[in-house]
Amino acid sequence: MTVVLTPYYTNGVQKLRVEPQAPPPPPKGLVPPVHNEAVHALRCMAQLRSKDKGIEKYIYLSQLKHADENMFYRLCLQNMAEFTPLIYTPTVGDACLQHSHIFRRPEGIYISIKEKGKIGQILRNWPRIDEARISVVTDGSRILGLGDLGVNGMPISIGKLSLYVAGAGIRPSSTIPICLDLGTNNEKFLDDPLYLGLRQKRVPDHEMAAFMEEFMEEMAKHFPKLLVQFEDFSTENAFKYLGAFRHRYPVFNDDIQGTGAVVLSGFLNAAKLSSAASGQPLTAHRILFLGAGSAGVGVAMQLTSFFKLQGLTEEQARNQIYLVDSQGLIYEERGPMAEHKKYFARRDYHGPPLTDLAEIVNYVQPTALLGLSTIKGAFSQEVVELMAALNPRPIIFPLSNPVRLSECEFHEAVEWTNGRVLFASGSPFPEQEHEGRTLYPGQGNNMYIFPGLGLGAILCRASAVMDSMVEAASLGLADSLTDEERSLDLIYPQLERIRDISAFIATRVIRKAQAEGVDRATDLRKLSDAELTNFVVQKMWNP
Ligand SMILES: NC(=O)C1=CN([C@@H]2O[C@H](COP(=O)(O)OP(=O)(O)OC[C@H]3O[C@@H](n4cnc5c(N)ncnc54)[C@H](OP(=O)(O)O)[C@@H]3O)[C@@H](O)[C@H]2O)C=CC1
Ligand SMILES: CC(=O)C(=O)O
Ligand SMILES: [Mg+2]
Repeated sequence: MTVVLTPYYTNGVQKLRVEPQAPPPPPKGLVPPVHNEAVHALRCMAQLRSKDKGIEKYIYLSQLKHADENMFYRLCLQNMAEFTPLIYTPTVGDACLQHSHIFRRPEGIYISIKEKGKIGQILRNWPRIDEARISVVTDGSRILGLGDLGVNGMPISIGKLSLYVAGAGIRPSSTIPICLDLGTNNEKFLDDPLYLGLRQKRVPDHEMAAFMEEFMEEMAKHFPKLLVQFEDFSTENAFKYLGAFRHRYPVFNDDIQGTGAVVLSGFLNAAKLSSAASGQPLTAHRILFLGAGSAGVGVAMQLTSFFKLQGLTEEQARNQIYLVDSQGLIYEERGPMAEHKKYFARRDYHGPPLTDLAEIVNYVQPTALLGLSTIKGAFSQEVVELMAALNPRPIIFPLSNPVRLSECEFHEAVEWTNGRVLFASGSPFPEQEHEGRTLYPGQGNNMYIFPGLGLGAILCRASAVMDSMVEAASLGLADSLTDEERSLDLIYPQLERIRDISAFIATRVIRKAQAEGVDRATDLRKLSDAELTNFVVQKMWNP
């Protein structure tokens, strides 16, 4: 797309706004004689499909997005199931690992600790300041399950924002991928001459805290209409900075809140099927988590508040949840533990440490087993068969990303439960044929939530992202299954419908923002539900 630079003034200072301009018709003879968009779309898909490695496809799509954004998003929307694993997990994991090697051109803002004291100057260099609405910010310290990747985390911000555009129709020019460079403890990268980030270890906590304060303050100053999504911060910092900023700025943490919402939604739909088979009420479900980090605890909190909504007391709700970390079952008498685990530490277990997952399953007798541990294969045949012996329809969600870190694979879960499993994974798996039936795996990934949640928060100009808004996104997603999807036992809707789903979620999020009084676009309050949905759909950008 070509652009024009239009002068404008802020506080008497002249600035330049970058505006898109329809390209002039190409001069005769400088394009082939037969060239039209529809055929070119076929050509692009053929070029994409001619590549056999995921990372090659990723590179091709990145260059297509740069060269012809409209074509990229048009094809993405038409081929969601094919594009998502390429621009997002699992391939984005490889793109992050190799970012410094496959880097072609900058995309987004890199801000390093060296810029402390002048972060505002860096932000002012962004060419589309007035249009900025959503930023995905990572410090690269826990990228998917791949650990500390430093500035190689940038593709995660880029990938999530591409899904905001494709999935919720946020204007591409309103998105800002940001990667903060606070050093890295990844020795391999520090020794790599091609590594794009600072060659230093991560800075101490107090330096990071001062940097984050300045960063958020300058973000709010320069981008007053911006919603910030924190992504893939290491566990402790994920909780710390969500807590520090969520009541001061419109910000949410995708790994804690987005994951909590998407898993609650899938759990609800799975639990209905499971309860129908077992005759147990929803509130009788016992949920065992392998992994008690930002995602595990985020999901556990979301489930607890759901159980409370169902009428359980806080104590009863918390009692339905069991967490396991690298030391085994988390219980109070185990000794000192990280702050974020304490709330869920079991008060009713007094024995020796329980570390073997099969033994823990035998003790807990869970109806649902959720994996957010990054431990490939942790749901062994023994564990899955135990779940199948305990439950007519066991709920098994191996949610770790990327796909090679999944706690088990779909075909294993199908085989070991004789096709009875209710399954969702973080990254996609292919469907399976079982005894003449096609079984479909769910993809329990926060990508179903953040586009709609973000769109709703942006459109009503929410001053904060409240828990009730996140919960509304989750329940909205659960309700968005069609009859046909339910008849196939799906627990998440088909990805091809992501735009409809996002509109549905955004509408519910706006209503909750209004109920909480955090909506600044108060004129939306007077719209009926139908008018509000219509407004949301009208606002979506289309390629
Ligand atoms: N599907 C989705 O939408 C999402 C998936 N994820 C995925 O979830 C995974 C975890 O993310 P996150 O919570 O942020 O990461 P964290 O690093 O915060 O947490 C990982 C947790 O796993 C535990 N763990 C590590 N090894 C073992 C082991 N051998 N046995 C049992 N537990 C173990 C850790 O224990 P300890 O505390 O003792 O170190 C920790 O509690 C990642 O793969 C990530 O990609 C994350 C967000 C969204
Ligand atoms: C999906 C996601 O946010 C993660 O794996 O970290
Ligand atoms: Mg994440």
